[in-house]
Amino acid sequence: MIELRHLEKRYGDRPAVQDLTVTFPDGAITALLGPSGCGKTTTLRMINRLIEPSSGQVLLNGQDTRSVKPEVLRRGIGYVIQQVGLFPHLTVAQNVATVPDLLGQDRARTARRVDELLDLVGLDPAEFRTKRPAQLSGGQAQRVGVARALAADPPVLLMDEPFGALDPLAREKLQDAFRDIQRRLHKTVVMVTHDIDEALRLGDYVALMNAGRLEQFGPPDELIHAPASAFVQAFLGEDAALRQLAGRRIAEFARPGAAAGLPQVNSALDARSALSVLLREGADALAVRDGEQVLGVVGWADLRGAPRLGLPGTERPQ
Ligand SMILES: Nc1ncnc2c1ncn2[C@@H]1O[C@H](COP(=O)(O)OP(=O)(O)OP(=O)(O)O)[C@@H](O)[C@H]1O
Repeated sequence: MIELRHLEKRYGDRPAVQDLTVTFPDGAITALLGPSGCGKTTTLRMINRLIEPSSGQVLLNGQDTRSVKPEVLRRGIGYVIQQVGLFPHLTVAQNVATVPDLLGQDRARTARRVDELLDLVGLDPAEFRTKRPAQLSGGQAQRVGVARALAADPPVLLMDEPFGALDPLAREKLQDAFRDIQRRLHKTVVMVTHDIDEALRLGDYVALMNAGRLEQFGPPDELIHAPASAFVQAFLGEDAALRQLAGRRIAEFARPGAAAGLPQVNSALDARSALSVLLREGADALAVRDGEQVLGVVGWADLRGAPRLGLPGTERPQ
């Protein structure tokens, strides 16, 4: 758990972050969202002490981070940035192994771990292990960056616009891959983004900032359906609810129910397309199917609320 208490950063007498009090829950992705210059990156970097706060506290599992040496602190905190920062003269495997090597971990174990991680981020180890960063596409390099940040198995992962430099298709693929990774690893993730769709798609929680201050913290549907201010409402936009649906699989909304006679949709379909099917068919509900098996049903009301996540593989952390 990462607790920020009255956190402030001033440059001269200009505040970049002001009186920020918020808790980022364990095992969940919190998207730090807001317009350019609102203090997102400054906030993120105060967590791993790349930037020292002017005042206030950062508590990591209850411990004030000021009482921990920055280099020790950072061993427990993975960090992924937009321009990956891979070492050009090292191979992919050596890049991923940077931190385990620094920590003097057993070589054979590290080599196995590198392969596991490459696999996890969707890169075939046999093909990519020996490549150099210059031989990778932007998306592949970003995957290596994520693998590297996970190499020391840190409980906390800070990500600053991790998918920002990618074209939309590559970004979406990597977002999906990251969501799948997180389902298995349950890291405590804080991810800076100015992309509303990305925040709604990946965030279990969204912390929306404006001019150095927190406007609202909560699950995406809370910000959408109960905006705390006119700013939140305006920032997310009128079609935020629809856009959130576009980033979610319909399986996440399914609940047990009688499926006989209902139009059927595939569980991998995005929820917005499923809504179109509901409209087109003039039905009250849909049956969500995975192959031959019916997973559950989804009605109008289900799509208005938060994903139910009652089905295996779609849990959201508490
Ligand atoms: N080293 C610095 N010296 C002076 N001002 C700074 C410094 N770093 C950041 N700022 C200012 O602090 C404010 C917050 O910057 P920050 O980078 O945290 O914003 P951001 O929300 O991450 O923006 P973006 O989305 O554009 O990256 C901005 O007004 C910025 O100009």
